[in-house]
Amino acid sequence: MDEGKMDENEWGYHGEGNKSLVVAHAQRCVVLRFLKFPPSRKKTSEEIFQHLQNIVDFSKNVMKEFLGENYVHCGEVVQLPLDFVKQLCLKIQSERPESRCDKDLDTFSGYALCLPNLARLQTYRFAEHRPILCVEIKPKCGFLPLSSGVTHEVKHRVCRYCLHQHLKVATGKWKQISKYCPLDLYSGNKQRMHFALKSLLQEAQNNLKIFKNGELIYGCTDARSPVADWNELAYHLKPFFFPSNGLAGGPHCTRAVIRELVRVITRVLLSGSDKGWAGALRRGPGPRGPRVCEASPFGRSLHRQGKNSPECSGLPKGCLLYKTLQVQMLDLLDIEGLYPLYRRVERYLEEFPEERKTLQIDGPYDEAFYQKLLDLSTEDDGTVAFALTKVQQYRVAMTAKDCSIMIALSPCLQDSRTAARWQAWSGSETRSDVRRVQLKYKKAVLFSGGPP
Ligand SMILES: O=P(O)(O)O[C@@H]1[C@@H](OP(=O)(O)O)[C@H](OP(=O)(O)O)[C@H](O)[C@H](OP(=O)(O)O)[C@H]1OP(=O)(O)O
Ligand SMILES: Nc1ncnc2c1ncn2[C@@H]1O[C@H](COP(=O)(O)OP(=O)(O)OP(=O)(O)O)[C@@H](O)[C@H]1O
Repeated sequence: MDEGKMDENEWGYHGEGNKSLVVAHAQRCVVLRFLKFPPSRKKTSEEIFQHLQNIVDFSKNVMKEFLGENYVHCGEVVQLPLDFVKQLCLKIQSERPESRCDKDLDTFSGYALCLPNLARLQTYRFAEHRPILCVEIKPKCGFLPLSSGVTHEVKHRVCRYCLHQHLKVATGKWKQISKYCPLDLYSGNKQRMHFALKSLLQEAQNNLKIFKNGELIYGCTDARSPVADWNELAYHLKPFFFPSNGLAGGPHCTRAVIRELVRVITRVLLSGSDKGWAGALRRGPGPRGPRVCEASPFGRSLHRQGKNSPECSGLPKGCLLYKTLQVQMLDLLDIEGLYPLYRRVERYLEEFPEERKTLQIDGPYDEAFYQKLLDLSTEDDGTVAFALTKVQQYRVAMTAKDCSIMIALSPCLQDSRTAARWQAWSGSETRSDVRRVQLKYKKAVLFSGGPP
């Protein structure tokens, strides 16, 4: 990218979350990710540069190590002409959902992250201009806390996502409670995973988006979004899955297309053999305790059938969901068990503020930082070192609990390797290849945002 010659007309609004706003280049497969702040929060250019560099280092030296080379895209910090950023900000303002406008794009520093556009990434094995479908899932936390430090008994029975649903509907953030439960998705049981994905398709909230050739075709921005229409989605997807079998429109076609989509996503989520710490981690037979959330309709039906402890998790060890779950489970203590340790670190830093740097509280997120995270001991010896390790592991776990998995699908030519089989683009039945499963990471700087 030639940062010297930037034209705002070549970029368009792509999406945003709570902390950043993303614009995509119209032709090239790149995006720019800008930080956002409340209007009153003034940060210096140097602070913003450091924040972005920390995100890159955290992705490179921590998340990549945990999840494996192929799944994490770190990007790079770029400096852009201020005039370009200001014009871009004006250009996209009208496309931003109202609920996100409490924060403004950073137009003062000129710094942003440049990343591959994971919604339309092409790889060498695919001809240019091949259609691309991208499914983005934010699965959230996939286990119930086991820690004895948990004081609210319900947290051992109902997962955080499902508990949160009640709050979100009560506060008007979303219109209705979703039937999606992360524990179903992470179960590794195909039937439960299908149920979870169908539930996400019914009530996408901020947990599911679908892009076609980089354009958002399914998902909601806030509670005012129009009701998601499966017929419209099926219309977009039919050429990917059933290009020439003559299925007309109508409910039968819609159901068939949705079923196929769910089947393919499940297959992708269960595939993968990329190496990474979490894949190699040995923790005995897997999580103990209940693996079903009582709030999930699927969980309740298992309960009615007297199957409280379904089969062991069927997640294959190498698959991305397995690895993500292992990293999430670095949170061994739950926030209730963690908080006293956080306070121990905080008190120490109040007394010895100069130690902040030596302890790598705000980075650098380098090899030494990563090595400390590998100590999984739970024996509290009362030291600041122990407390800090648990706090840093919690931060990594939080990143994995809030990450999105971006799955790009594209029909391909006959290929002896890998993946899902469906009616291919050309019309004859050939193999289609799932190209990549992508993760994007957010939480790089936690201490700057207050207590975890
Ligand atoms: O706490 P949660 O589980 O509600 O997660 C927050 C997300 O809410 P969700 O429940 O997914 O709608 C929240 O997402 P939304 O703004 O609700 O789309 C953010 O992802 C937030 O991350 P950050 O602190 O801004 O970096 C997330 O906060 P963290 O807890 O990951 O810091
Ligand atoms: N590299 C990328 N390629 C394509 N789309 C992306 C990329 N990075 C982010 N996006 C899109 O932009 C949206 C917002 O980005 P992101 O989730 O990183 O924001 P955030 O503010 O950090 O999120 P949160 O609300 O979880 O804190 C994502 O949901 C995704 O659709």
